[in-house]
Amino acid sequence: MALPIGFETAVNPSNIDAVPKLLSEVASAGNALSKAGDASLVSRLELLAKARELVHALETPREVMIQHVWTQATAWLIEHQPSNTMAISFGVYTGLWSAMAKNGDGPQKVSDLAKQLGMQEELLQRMMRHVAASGYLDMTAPDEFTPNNFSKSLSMPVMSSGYYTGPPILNPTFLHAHDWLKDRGYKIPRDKNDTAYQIAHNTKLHWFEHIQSTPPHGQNFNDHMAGYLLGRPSWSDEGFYPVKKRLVEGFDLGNNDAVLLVDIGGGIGHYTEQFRSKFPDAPGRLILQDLPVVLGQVQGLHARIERMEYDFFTEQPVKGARTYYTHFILHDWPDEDCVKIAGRVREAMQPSYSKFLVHEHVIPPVKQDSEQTALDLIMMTGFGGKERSAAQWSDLLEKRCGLKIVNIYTVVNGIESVIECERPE
Ligand SMILES: C[S@@+](CC[C@H](N)C(=O)[O-])C[C@H]1O[C@@H](n2cnc3c(N)ncnc32)[C@H](O)[C@@H]1O
Repeated sequence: MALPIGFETAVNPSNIDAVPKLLSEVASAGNALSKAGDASLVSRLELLAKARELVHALETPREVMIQHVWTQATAWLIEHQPSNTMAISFGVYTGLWSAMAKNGDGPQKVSDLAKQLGMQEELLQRMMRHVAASGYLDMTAPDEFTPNNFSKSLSMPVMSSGYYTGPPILNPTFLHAHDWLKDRGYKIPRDKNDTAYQIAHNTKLHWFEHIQSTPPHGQNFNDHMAGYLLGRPSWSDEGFYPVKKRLVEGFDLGNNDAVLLVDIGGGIGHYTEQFRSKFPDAPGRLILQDLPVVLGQVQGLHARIERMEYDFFTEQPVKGARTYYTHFILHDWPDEDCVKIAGRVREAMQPSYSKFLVHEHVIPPVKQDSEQTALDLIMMTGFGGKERSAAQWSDLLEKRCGLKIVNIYTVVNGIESVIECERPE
């Protein structure tokens, strides 16, 4: 089904045109506060409101979505989900944002929308005014709202899936993390099958097994991973990881079956496709590996990308590939499991030829990014996994797995790095 809007709506600042005016309004409000004195409540609140408007105008809808479903929830969710996330989720689950996007860019009355959605008007009005009061929708007149880039972006599954993943899957885990940690003497989980997730969802299954066995959570999670990726620099971009120099040059052209890239646990293929589209002429086979249930959810993947069902705890069937690549795999697992997964890659690698690219956050010692730290807590409470520092990666990959880290490529703080590993012998 064609979407009424494109992805660019989700990855560009919500209202960049408003920024110059907002900056001068922030400056005037700042001057007013200086004149009135720091204790002036009215002046301070006026400045705060303008500063928030400026932030909302500068943020991209994708950044807001991750803030809601990861960062805010991991930072302060104790007894209830943030009320603005509840109201936004309400709009997602009832089809409100999609209906508004289809209706067009003009002002829309609550009474008309209530009729369109077959819903009580007062319920809709109270939800919508809270979303607007929180800065995520524009109120243009009493009981009349105009879609903005954020609300329009929520009509796309890659964006709305965050609200199908955060509130029902992640948030119950955060709530139960407190009791889980207390019961275990405030120690981090080390067993992937004994985390707050299992308590929250009343299951003995691992996170991945459980979401895949409770549709449509599995599909929503895949879509959410695509939403996370939106607008972020690709590891294969010029100036990030030198694909031509490190992978294409020196590739085994003499063998028709030679494999250029194996994307292990590649989900529905977002990163394999990114690589293929940036290097369409690079020689060699491209293989996407994941569990059968996930590969069954793949849609519209380029014909050149081979799908291979594979459990990464078992022997890697593709031997001597030029590149073994994982994105957001090792962070999902406790160290002991990572040693097994990376060990399977190491066994298959050809020394002096194969590379293992671990595409993960490398947590800096200071000035961590809140998306990294939110994800770290998501990993801790749901998986027994973690986001790792350079020293922790070295300990895991070099000391425990016998690999050699050749280089760590980082394009900017907050974006996952590429840790290039080789097998020494
Ligand atoms: C966090 S997702 C990352 C997906 C993809 N690499 C991305 O970044 O979008 C982790 C992936 O690992 C896969 N996975 C989990 N257990 C696996 C296993 N034992 N063997 C292969 N894949 C597995 C999941 O199905 C899921 O697609």
